[in-house]
Amino acid sequence: ARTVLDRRFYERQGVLFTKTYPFIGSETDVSGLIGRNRTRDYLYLDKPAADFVGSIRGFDIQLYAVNRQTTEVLVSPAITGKYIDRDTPALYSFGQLSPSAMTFQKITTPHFGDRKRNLGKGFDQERVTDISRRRAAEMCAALDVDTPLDLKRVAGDYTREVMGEFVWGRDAMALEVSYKHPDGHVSKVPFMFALNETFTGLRFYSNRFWNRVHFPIATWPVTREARRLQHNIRSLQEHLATVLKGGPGPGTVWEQVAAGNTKLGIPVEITRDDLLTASIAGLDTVQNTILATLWYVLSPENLKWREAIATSTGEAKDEVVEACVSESLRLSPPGSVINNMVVDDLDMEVEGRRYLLKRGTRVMPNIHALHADYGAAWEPERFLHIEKGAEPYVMPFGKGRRSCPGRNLGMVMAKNFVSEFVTAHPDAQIGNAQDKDIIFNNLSHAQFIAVLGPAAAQGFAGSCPVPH
Ligand code: HEM
Repeated sequence: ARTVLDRRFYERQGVLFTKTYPFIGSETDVSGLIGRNRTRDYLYLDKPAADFVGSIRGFDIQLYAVNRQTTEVLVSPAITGKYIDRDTPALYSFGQLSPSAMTFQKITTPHFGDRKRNLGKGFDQERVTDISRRRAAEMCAALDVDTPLDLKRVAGDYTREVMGEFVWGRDAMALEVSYKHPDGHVSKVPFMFALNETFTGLRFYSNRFWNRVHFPIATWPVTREARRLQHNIRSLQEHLATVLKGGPGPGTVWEQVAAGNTKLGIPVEITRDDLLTASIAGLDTVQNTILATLWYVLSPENLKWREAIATSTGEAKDEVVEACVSESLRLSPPGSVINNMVVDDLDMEVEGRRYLLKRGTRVMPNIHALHADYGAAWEPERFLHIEKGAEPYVMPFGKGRRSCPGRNLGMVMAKNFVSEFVTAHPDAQIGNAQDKDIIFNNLSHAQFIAVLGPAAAQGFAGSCPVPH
């Protein structure tokens, strides 16, 4: 009843709602999108001009800001952290791994700013550049040119190894933990592998229909998969409790964050959770950024961009690759739903139009809607040689006080892999171009088969070897 009344309350203020059903809200339509590798925020797309589009998520009203003016109000420092703050269903998903990590906490949580700063201090740009450049070069040189390549797996291995070494150091990332595999058997596997698999597993599990209708169901041990995930969460947390008693590797994010947090008397569980978040936040996001960019760059119609990357050097190369990655982040932002909630009744104004947002309403900028203003064509030139102030209005990393502290790291990692791959394999072809719904984001099942070497030069006529 509250949901229905709230919906009427917002409709009277001019908010347009997507189709919703009693009890299950908009989830039927969301399922249709997910089947086509799109995320829930595509729901707004056919709506006429508006400041907000509404939908029902769980038992809450969720309002999407779908234009720049409304977004600017929501992310302004006067509002973020005071009237609107983090309250995310992700807490029932991968948040089970690190519930006290900053990404699930409100800005008003004690030491929030200190923790974000300490993490920022650990994010040494030069170090991540060295690690990612070395690993990208090694991996791209070792790729098998005789058989079609599962690029999703390669990009996943790359991001996991780079993030593992960067956050924990080589020794700690290679330590083994007990891990329950999908077939139920338990064995010892490297820590970063168990972490990556559990993180991705939790995200996909929480995205099942009923877990989207009532988020806490995702944490109930009612299915074999839920029990397996819980087992692995416990195992990872116990492992880290022991690891954190030891000494951090020199130069690691672990060293910086532990030193800064300890000085402020921040409990070790919080340090553990912030480090866990730092280890996983750049896995699927960077993997999908790489896949989206390479898909566009290797598409035959974008040959000039592939040639520009392969033949340029130094700063010019960096600029071209950066433009290609930025444009791919515009069209395929990996995580496009920022989950915030109104924490105190908010009376706001967008160009003279007044809205009263009630406490408990979910509200967020719709990254896709903002990015879609620039059209559906992949055109990296829009990010090349732009004058200050004329940049496209994009926000794949969020905006304002809650925005992504790993933005530069993510860009460096993605750019180094794309650059290395295209330079080492300028003739690479896409092997599964005939597949439907190829869109890469954190919840996509799309595959990417690449063909290198002589088979690529002859044109690839085989079918996709990876089961869909
Ligand atoms: C291409 C890669 C990445 C993308 C697209 C991305 C995107 C995002 C987005 C959209 C948010 C939410 C921002 C908001 O609420 O306004 C976020 C938050 C966050 N990201 Fe990233 N991210 C990426 C890489 C990384 C990396 C590499 C790290 C760390 C190593 C990282 C750490 C975080 C953290 C800790 C937060 C939470 C910040 C807060 O709650 O205040 N991200 N990211």
